[in-house]
Amino acid sequence: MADSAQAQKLVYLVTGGCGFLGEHVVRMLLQREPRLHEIRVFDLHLGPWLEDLKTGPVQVTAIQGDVTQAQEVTAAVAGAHVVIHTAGLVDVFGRASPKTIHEVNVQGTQNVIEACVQTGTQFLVYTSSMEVVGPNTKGHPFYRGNEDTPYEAIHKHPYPRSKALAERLVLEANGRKVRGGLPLVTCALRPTGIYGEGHQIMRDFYRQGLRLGGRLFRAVPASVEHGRVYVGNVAWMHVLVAREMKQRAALMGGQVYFCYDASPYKSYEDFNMEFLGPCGLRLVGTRPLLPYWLLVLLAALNALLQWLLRPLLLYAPLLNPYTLAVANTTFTVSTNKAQRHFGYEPLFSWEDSRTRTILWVKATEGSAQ
Ligand SMILES: NC(=O)C1=CN([C@@H]2O[C@H](COP(=O)(O)OP(=O)(O)OC[C@H]3O[C@@H](n4cnc5c(N)ncnc54)[C@H](O)[C@@H]3O)[C@@H](O)[C@H]2O)C=CC1
Ligand SMILES: C[C@H](CCCC(C)(C)O)[C@H]1CC[C@H]2[C@@H]3[C@H](O)CC4=CC(=O)CC[C@]4(C)[C@H]3CC[C@]12C
Repeated sequence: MADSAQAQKLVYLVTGGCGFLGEHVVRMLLQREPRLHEIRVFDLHLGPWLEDLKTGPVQVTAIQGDVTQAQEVTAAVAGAHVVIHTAGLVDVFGRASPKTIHEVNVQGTQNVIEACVQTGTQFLVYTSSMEVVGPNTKGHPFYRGNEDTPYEAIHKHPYPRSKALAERLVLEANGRKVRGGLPLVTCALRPTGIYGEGHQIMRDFYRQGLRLGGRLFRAVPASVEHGRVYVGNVAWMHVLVAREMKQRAALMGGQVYFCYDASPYKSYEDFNMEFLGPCGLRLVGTRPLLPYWLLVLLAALNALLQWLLRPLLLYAPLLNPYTLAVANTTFTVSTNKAQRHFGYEPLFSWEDSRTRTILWVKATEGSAQ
């Protein structure tokens, strides 16, 4: 990418560029990639905020498209130097069918790879997930693990299964010859639970707390650690990988990197309280209010209701057997692979990440205080 003719004229494509993470990647590229000439934002649903970006020096091209449609993907990829593929169906609540999840996450990713090969795009960054590793269905803890930590990954749920398959496709495509004969260079980034401005589930918890008179009820023991990473740092990692992967293709090609920063190790609920607490919510109970067996029963009941009601309506509560298992199993990472391979340091400190997220939660609905 440092070729003199192309040095100032990079074209990036961000699939899923209007999603929670995708929007941060787009904005980060505009702020932190000085060689950017054009950024193509490809998404099923385009956000109105894109219009405001079109007045800047970088050409922002909005493309309404579907990753499951190979010809739409190929048209969007043609002429791009780098593809950052964040588009995906993030569904662990049973809103979409397993078939649709597979089509978007696996076939969509295959379409992106083939488009790179056909059109001669050499660099592909894929947003994978911690979920390709675990937690597994046996509830084994993954405690401060890294990219090389052995772990029995067992995927039964459609979402992690699709992410694992897609990640494998991306990694196996590394080294394939693209049009023109150069090798494709691919990397996969595995965020843990992402939080920050635009995080829908955080908003849902906040609204739920407001409805319950400013209270949330502890469901998960405080001792279960759940890995979290700030969206701005995840976006920054994507930008850095894209920037560095040409110079360090031999080292980085075909590699996976967990996304990490200085966010503290806490349970899912205690971590959320770092933001929801200052917005006036209180987490009731030092231990889970309901015994685990009862939660398992309620989760199973929700799954049954979802199945029974499906012909009539979509019933997709936060609690189901899968989300309960994920929230109840320790999964945290401790690694410096991204720092060693491409010089990553978090752009946002924990204090910044926390403050930004609190301000966003407060701005969404007004505070409960
Ligand atoms: N939210 C999280 O905690 C984590 C997310 N990830 C991954 O990060 C990526 C982004 O996730 P989020 O931003 O959280 O989700 P999101 O749902 O906010 O964003 C996904 C975007 O992809 C778009 N999209 C969905 N289907 C599409 C299709 N067929 N064609 C084109 N665009 C399509 C959506 O319209 C949306 O804008 C996903 O690949 C997800 O698997 C990984 C780890 C954690
Ligand atoms: C919704 C869950 C919390 C509610 C649990 C209850 C009902 C017992 O209070 C969330 C707990 C953990 C979350 C997942 C985790 O952060 C890892 C993820 C990675 C992804 O790639 C996509 C999102 C997710 C699966 C995330 C989804 C929500 C939780 C299950």
